[in-house]
Amino acid sequence: MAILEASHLVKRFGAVTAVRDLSLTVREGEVVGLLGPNGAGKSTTLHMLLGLITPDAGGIELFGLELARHRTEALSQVNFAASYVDLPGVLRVHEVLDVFARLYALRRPRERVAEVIELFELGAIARRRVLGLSSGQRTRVQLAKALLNAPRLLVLDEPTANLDPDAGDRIRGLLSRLARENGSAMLITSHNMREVERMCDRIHFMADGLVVATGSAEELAGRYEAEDLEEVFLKVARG
Ligand SMILES: Nc1ncnc2c1ncn2[C@@H]1O[C@H](COP(=O)(O)OP(=O)(O)OP(=O)(O)O)[C@@H](O)[C@H]1O
Repeated sequence: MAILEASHLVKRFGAVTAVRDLSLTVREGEVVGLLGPNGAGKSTTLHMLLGLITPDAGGIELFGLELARHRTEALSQVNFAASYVDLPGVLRVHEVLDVFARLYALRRPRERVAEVIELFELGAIARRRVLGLSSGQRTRVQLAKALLNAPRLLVLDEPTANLDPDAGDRIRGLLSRLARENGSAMLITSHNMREVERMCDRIHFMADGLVVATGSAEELAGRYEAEDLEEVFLKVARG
């Protein structure tokens, strides 16, 4: 079943067409990568899929519901994390999670907050203010917040940007485990090709506002006669 179906999306910012005629799907339980060079239109695409900005043309269906007409219901089953979205710095980690648990109107907010604190090993920093956390710790808090409502679709914009290799590796392992155990679908942007090879079942390659290639890392490597995804990326990006 398609968790997400976007068809023929267009988004312009003045004279710039950031996304032109973009279609993509994410199926149940799938981890899908959205790749492409800087300025290809990845973040703009994610922001349309999350209802943060409105497409100039095209349609978005989440769980079979048209986003434009069933916004609240569709988005209640989605969550998002990105390194560029700040958390309220003066709050303590557990307070941030409490606030979001209530915003999401969870039925058992306290229990769920305790669960994600354990899942992301946040116990030792739960009483610390967000302001003083390292970027790796902040990423874990961001992801814990994004998992609070047990989303059927988790959208991650460069989830491991700013992380050292060890922290990045731990987060990738945790996300892969979550996808396997919970069956939640994920849509991920990343500039780390090894990360995408490791995590993603399928990849949509974007260039200049369009999806120019779709397939698994192996399929794409075969199609582009490339050693690996890094080489595919260079071939796609350089036309
Ligand atoms: N709010 C905006 N106003 C004007 N132009 C914008 C806006 N948002 C994005 N753009 C432009 O749209 C194009 C696509 O940007 P977008 O951020 O979606 O690319 P991206 O693929 O996410 O890039 P990166 O890999 O650098 O994050 C770029 O040319 C960008 O300058």
